[in-house]
Amino acid sequence: MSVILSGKEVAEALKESLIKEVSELKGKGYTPCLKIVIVGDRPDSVAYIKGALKRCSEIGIEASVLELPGDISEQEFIKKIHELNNDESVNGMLIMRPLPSQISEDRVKYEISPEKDLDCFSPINVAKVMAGEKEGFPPCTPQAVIEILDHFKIDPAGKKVAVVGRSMVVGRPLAMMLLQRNATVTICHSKTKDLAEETKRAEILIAAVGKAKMVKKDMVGEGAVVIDVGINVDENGKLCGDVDFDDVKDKVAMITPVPGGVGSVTTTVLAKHVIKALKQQKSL
Ligand SMILES: NC(=O)C1=CN([C@@H]2O[C@H](COP(=O)(O)OP(=O)(O)OC[C@H]3O[C@@H](n4cnc5c(N)ncnc54)[C@H](OP(=O)(O)O)[C@@H]3O)[C@@H](O)[C@H]2O)C=CC1
Ligand SMILES: Nc1nc(=O)c2c([nH]1)NC[C@@H]1CN(c3ccc(C(=O)N[C@@H](CCC(=O)O)C(=O)O)cc3)C=[N+]21
Repeated sequence: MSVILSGKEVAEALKESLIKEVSELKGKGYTPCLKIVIVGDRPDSVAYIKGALKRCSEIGIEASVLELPGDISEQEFIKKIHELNNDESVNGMLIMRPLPSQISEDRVKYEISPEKDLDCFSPINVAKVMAGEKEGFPPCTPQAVIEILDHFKIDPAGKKVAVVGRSMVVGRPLAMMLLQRNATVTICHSKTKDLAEETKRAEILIAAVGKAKMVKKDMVGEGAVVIDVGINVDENGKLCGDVDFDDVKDKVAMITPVPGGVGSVTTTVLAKHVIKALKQQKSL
């Protein structure tokens, strides 16, 4: 049986330090404020928002949701983003993705103010992640993976790391962040030939695919560290990852569970980013 890397444990430790920071800020008359923007009602976004609101309230962050109709025009949507950019009381925004098809992410990503962009939507923040700069906002989920590795003292430097998935929310920025930490990174995707061969070689395997229990025993190396980013629903309606936990658990050295893994850290990182944004905006 492998070691379970509990995201809950990481989230709790992080939460304690954030609670302290917020109470210090409140003592100085500042309350961090988050606005979540959702267009329509995608169930994965709704699930995330529920967790994020709960986490923010536990930490003392003011958080609310701007719900926009699923058929809102791109122009109207941009107007709302500009309003939030100019709203002094809002320190940070999370725009739920994907946006509906009438709104082009490639056009609207330029509209959010980079100082308020907590989940790396703005190309300015993407560039900062690429360059390995510290003061931007990397996306919350990849940052949650880094927090887990740091907490359990797993240093990716010099290691062979495979990231399966190349989305702009998870796989691609995560690969850059691991490269910044001196890992040797292989990025795999749906066109990768012989995926199992690539993933088996990895000392650290990260799955961010969105396919329930896709990673099986024959795809992991003996003694590997497995980080499962996936949040899926299995045939019984239960939350599960991209990795078949029961199948691989006796072959790998360490593994994150789902639920209770990366997902539980993501919302805490979001809260951390709200605080960071307030501090940068007020030069605290
Ligand atoms: N834990 C958390 O807090 C969060 C979890 N998630 C979860 O992480 C997972 C990934 O999310 P996201 O990145 O947004 O998903 P996307 O659907 O945007 O990207 C999926 C990636 O996986 C690749 N892929 C799909 N099928 C295969 C396959 N058979 N073999 C190899 N690669 C494949 C795709 O390749 P290609 O580019 O070629 O299409 C793509 O790059 C989901 O389960 C999502 O729910 C997401 C955000 C936060
Ligand atoms: N800009 C943007 N960034 C995202 O990160 C993003 C997004 N849009 N759109 C939707 C997807 C999906 N996603 C989820 C994260 C956590 C849970 C989740 O269930 N979290 C549980 C914990 C789950 C666990 O314990 O593993 C919780 O927070 O309590 C679900 C879904 C984020 N996404």
